[in-house]
Amino acid sequence: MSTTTKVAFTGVSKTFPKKNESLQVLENIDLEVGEGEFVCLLGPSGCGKSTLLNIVGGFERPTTGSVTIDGHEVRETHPQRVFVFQEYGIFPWASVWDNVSLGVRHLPKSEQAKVVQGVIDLVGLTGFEKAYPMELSGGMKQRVEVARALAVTPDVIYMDEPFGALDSLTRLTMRSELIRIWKTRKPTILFVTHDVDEAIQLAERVVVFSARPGRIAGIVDVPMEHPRDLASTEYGAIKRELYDLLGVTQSI
Ligand SMILES: Nc1ncnc2c1ncn2[C@@H]1O[C@H](COP(=O)(O)OP(=O)(O)OP(=O)(O)O)[C@@H](O)[C@H]1O
Repeated sequence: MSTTTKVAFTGVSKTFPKKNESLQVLENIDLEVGEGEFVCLLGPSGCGKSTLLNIVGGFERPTTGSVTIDGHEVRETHPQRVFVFQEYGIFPWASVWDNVSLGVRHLPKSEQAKVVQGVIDLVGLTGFEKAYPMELSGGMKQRVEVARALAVTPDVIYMDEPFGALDSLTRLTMRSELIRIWKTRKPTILFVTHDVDEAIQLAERVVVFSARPGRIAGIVDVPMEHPRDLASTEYGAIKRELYDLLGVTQSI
């Protein structure tokens, strides 16, 4: 982890009201994320991963505890802290260029053009500026989504299973593309997944959550350089450690 703390969760718990009872989703989350760090949040379905992103993103308030970014408590959304979901977020009636430029319309035209072309080039969509989403593959649509997020020069990016709708080979390509982009821009990334391999391939640290109410079951470092060898002993050992923390058997 880098020495400067970017995001800090302190004693974060979240309970949703539910008819006559209540549903506790997160319990006492303490976590610090360094500036420019890539952290994966890994856990079973329903353990509160998306809720945690909604809290740090300013869409939900914690029931107890607090979240700070750069030392300031998060109370609302912020234009430079963006979410990337699955490809469904892009507008089908708008071209690649128009989808990507959505967040930078306030800039003067020439500056806007420079920013938009820069991120389109960065995500590998050069030449497709005028194309419409229906003309693009799933992976390309996801690149549009990433480009749109990058256009606002984000300092923190929240990614909620962004590659979940893609086939397994495209997912692998998108992961290595994301690493290339992250290394170029170095935003802080909080990436939610329930895919153990995805977490090991991407993260510098993997935060493992227990089943609901989500608690931190353990934090695992992935001290491997990119490109990572998926057949290495080190990769296998980290995978075993993560499965153990998740309480999942590895033989079927
Ligand atoms: N606004 C809300 N009101 C009430 N309950 C909610 C709300 N948001 C989430 N929940 C509940 O909180 C629990 C955790 O949901 P969340 O989406 O955070 O889990 P998750 O770990 O991201 O799951 P998945 O991996 O399946 O997306 C679920 O039981 C969900 O129904």
